[in-house]
Amino acid sequence: MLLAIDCGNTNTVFSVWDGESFLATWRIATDHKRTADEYFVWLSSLMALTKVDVQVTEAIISSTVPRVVFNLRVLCDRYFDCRPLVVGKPECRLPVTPRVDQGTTVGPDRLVNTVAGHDRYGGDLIVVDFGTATTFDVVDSDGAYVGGVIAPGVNLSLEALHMAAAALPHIDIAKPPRVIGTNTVACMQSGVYWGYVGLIEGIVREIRRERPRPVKVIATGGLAGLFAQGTDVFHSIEDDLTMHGLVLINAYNKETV
Ligand SMILES: Nc1ncnc2c1ncn2[C@@H]1O[C@H](COP(=O)(O)OP(=O)(O)O)[C@@H](O)[C@H]1O
Ligand SMILES: CC(C)(COP(=O)(O)O)[C@@H](O)C(=O)NCCC(=O)O
Ligand SMILES: [K+]
Repeated sequence: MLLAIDCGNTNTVFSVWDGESFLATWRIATDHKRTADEYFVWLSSLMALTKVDVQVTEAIISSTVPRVVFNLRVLCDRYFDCRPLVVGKPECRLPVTPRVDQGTTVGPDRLVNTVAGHDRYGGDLIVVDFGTATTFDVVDSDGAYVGGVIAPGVNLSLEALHMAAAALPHIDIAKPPRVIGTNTVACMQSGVYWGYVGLIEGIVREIRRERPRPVKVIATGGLAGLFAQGTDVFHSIEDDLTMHGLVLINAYNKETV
């Protein structure tokens, strides 16, 4: 079984793939100080709770936080006796090379989303991923990542309002029923929600103007569904896109050994 690890700046997600489906998915806050032993205590107790016998034999990691990779590697080596593939490292091959400025490092999550999006929808795509940052990954017809956009994440925008203005509380994102808020919380939610809908639609429109062919837009990440309620710009929402990409990249690297 494959242990696929998607480490974002906020959360780290572990999924077990048995060759046909994901048996389980677990989420933990990203913390670079967490040791391999701590990961394993947490993981093994969750594994014990699943009804199937989880036998990890291989692992793949995508991490937007370089510092956590060391401990995740130790976890795989010490407890699962395997050497993980790490997306973005030279030994991890991708089906199509990204076409970006020389010397640029593309976030591994974006490379993974590109592979997964192209597998499911073919070329000329924008993948929107709502994470700590909201990323727009532009995929060419041959499946290459050709660039994109990095915007402040939804929760980051809410947090910034709260941090910078003494009278603005910490609030959670929600879709307000009306644009005109009649209390502070509703006004803030409106600003971030409808402002974000405008950001998504505007960026997609401008990307389309720069592309030679029609482009499909797919969205992933926890908040994708919430924004789909406010715009019809998304062709579809793919909850497991990053995990699907990790499975594909792992298989590709085994095939091409
Ligand atoms: N389903 C959800 N509903 C509400 N908030 C969510 C959901 N999924 C994620 N979030 C929030 O979005 C932010 C980024 O989420 P996450 O996808 O974990 O980011 P990253 O991949 O960068 O770690 C976090 O603050 C998280 O609490
Ligand atoms: C843009 C990101 C911070 C998004 O990370 P996330 O929100 O998933 O934690 C990450 O993809 C990253 O660090 N990228 C490096 C720069 C680039 O992709 O161009
Ligand atoms: K992201």
